Formats: sequence, C-alpha cells, structure tokens
Amino acid sequence: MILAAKYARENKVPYLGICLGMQISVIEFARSVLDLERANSTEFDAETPDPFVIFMPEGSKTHMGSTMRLGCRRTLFQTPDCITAKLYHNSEYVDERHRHRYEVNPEVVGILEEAGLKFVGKDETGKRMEILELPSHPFYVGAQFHPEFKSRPGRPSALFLGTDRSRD
Ligand SMILES: NC(=O)CC[C@H](N)C(=O)O
Repeated sequence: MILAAKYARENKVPYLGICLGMQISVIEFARSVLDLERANSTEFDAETPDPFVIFMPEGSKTHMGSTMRLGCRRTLFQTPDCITAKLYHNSEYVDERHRHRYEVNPEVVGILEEAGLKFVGKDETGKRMEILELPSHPFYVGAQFHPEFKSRPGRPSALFLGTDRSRD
C-alpha cells in the first residue's frame, strides 16, 4: 500500500485513499518527503520514533468493540478552494460514516502542511483530520471516513465520481 501511494503521488496517478488508505498516504509522505524513514502508524509499529498515525486518545485498547469511532460524523471543509469541497457541490460540510480506531496525529499536521500535504476537511473540533489533498497533484485525495457506506449504484459518492472523472 505504501508503494502504491508513492507511485500515485510521484507519477500524478489519481489516488483516493479511504480510511487506512488515507493513513498510508500520510506515512508515505512522511517517509519520502520529510525523510523520516521510520514514520509509521502505532498500529503497525508501537515503537516508531515518528508516530504520524496514532490510536485515538479517547479509545481504550482493552475494549475494542466500543472504542471504534463509528457512524455518521460531520466534516467541515477548511477552504472552498479544494477538489473535494467542489465535488461535494461547494458545501461547507459533509456528513459521512466512519469506522476506525486510529487517526492522523494532530501534532504532525503542521509539518505535513508546510511540506505541501493539506488537510482540507476536519471534524468540528478541528483536531481530527478527515480529508487530505495534495494541491501539487491533479487528484490525490485521502478520506478518513468511508464514502462507500452512503454510496449507492444510482447515486455514487462524489469522491468516486471525482476519482473516475479525474482520469479524463
Ligand atoms: N477501516 C479502516 O480502514 C481502519 C483503519 C485503521 N486500522 C483504523 O482503525 O484506524
């Protein structure tokens, strides 16, 4: 997955990373662009010196079932000037469903953004990263939520339509 994200990023191939796919794109960016070889998620390396993806602080490792962040949550677009806000009909927010325990470490958002990876969607607290984009790339998008949960055959998610159309 890391190599796929790297290939897509470097070769300007459309990329839509969902949930773990978004987390992977953050790890890949940290390793390749920030040169932090051991950057990782604590899900995969509890000892990583550079934890770019971490267990959500309010979660409990001993009660897995009830600690997952599940269901519909609001994502607020941080700017109207991004691919995903436009795909979601220039809305100021989008409500999508979630299913995860790990998240982008809020403490590393600053260095990622300085290096060009932008978090264009956040939750209502501003601490949880929901959507990322790479403005220097024609279509490189990560979503912490699962657009497939509300997507239907006759009414596909804006993110799937956008990924498809980005190849034209
Ligand atoms: N649904 C997923 O892709 C889960 C990703 C990751 N394992 C998490 O819990 O955050």
